[in-house]
Amino acid sequence: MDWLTLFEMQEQLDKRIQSEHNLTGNQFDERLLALLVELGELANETRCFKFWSTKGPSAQVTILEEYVDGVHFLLSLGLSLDYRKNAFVEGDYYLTATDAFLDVYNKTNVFAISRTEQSYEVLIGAYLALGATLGFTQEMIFKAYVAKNEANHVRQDNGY
Ligand SMILES: O=c1ccn([C@H]2C[C@H](O)[C@@H](COP(=O)(O)OP(=O)(O)OP(=O)(O)O)O2)c(=O)[nH]1
Repeated sequence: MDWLTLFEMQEQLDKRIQSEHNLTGNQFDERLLALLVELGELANETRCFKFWSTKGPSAQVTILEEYVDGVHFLLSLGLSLDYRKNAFVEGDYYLTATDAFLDVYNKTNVFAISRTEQSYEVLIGAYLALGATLGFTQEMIFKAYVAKNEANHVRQDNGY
């Protein structure tokens, strides 16, 4: 995965949103909360934890769209701390999607408190392993990110 391209695209989008919404500062806390919300939305689409229901998950394309919203906020958080890297190591394989979500939530909180580059890399690694658990290759993730980044620009064009 070409991470430097992803960071570059995210930086352009974030700068544009900051300028169009007259924002100062780096919105670290808001981006963090947005990531946690996106994780919840993603888990809801997978329905992996809904042992009380027989209804199946959303289509893979819908789940992938939610997944790349999280990639946006992860990149944004890295940029706000100047943690830009060209490679990340995928974390260990998870047995279930529920295990994966709980671990990503924990690693998000560790990162939120420590804000170290190491905790950021561990979090990205866990998010990639979550993606693999959900059946996404890095190529699928990259393509879906590029498409949603473009959609986010179109939204700004239309005064979102
Ligand atoms: O500074 C920012 C702010 C937002 N985004 C992106 C991330 C994500 O891809 C999208 C926000 O998520 P979503 O598409 O779910 O937007 P929403 O406003 O929550 O949508 P809805 O009201 O339809 O749920 O905007 C950024 O990349 N940078």
